[in-house]
Amino acid sequence: MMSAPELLSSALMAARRIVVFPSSVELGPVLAHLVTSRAEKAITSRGRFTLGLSGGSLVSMLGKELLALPELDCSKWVVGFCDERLVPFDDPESTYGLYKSKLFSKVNIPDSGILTIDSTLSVSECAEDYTHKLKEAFPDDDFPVFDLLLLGMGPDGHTCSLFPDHPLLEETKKIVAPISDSPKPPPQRVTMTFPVVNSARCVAFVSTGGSKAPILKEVLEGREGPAFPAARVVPTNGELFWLVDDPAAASLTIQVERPGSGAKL
Ligand SMILES: O=C1O[C@H](COP(=O)(O)O)[C@@H](O)[C@H](O)[C@H]1O
Repeated sequence: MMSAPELLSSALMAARRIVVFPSSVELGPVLAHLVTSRAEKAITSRGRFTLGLSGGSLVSMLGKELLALPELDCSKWVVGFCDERLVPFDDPESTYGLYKSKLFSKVNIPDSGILTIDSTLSVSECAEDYTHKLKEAFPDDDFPVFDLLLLGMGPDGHTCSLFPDHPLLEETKKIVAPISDSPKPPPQRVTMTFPVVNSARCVAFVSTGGSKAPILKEVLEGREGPAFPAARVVPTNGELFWLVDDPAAASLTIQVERPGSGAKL
């Protein structure tokens, strides 16, 4: 018979879908469909679609795949950022700057629908300012409930700007936190906290490339001791997807889904 923690863990695993594609070529369109299908559902139910974006490798893939859709209407989208690096918008490390050039400037998201993180402020003021913007955008929620959060994972298992063994992993009250000692440059960042990430209606990790294989195995198949940040993403009432390619999934031994072409999630 399974113990209570084992039962809980197996229930959580059941809610998690690990979907493996041969490469980003097949993964990309399914990601775009996940975004538009959750957008349609959210707009039908609540009149708007709230999307949280991550930086890194996701930016180019998302820009390319969304722009390839024939009739993308983002007029009812509200877009926030899962984290941001405190650098000028024209710095190649700026997540906002990259999305602006690769996506925002080419689609019809209203300016008022982009919850920009003001990187000209000090890191603590910046976190306060973004907290204020999120509270205004989600007045009814203790922790903002995004319709969809798109996350990446670094080779150390970090997600958002939540890094292994950092005190921010234990944050339970703030919705946004400043970080001044990020082990991955640039050192100053702001990040959503786990209570926000785990409040989302749907969370999708996108992880591609062989460099992610060792950490993906650790995160998805478990290890003794404190869980990696990415492994702590377990939405309380939401869906959790891991969209990965074959090189990233190379070391996995757990059961995964391998959808055929034209798959929809
Ligand atoms: O620093 C960051 O890294 C993670 C992972 O990026 P990836 O390039 O390895 O996919 C990203 O999700 C996060 O937004 C970013 O600030």
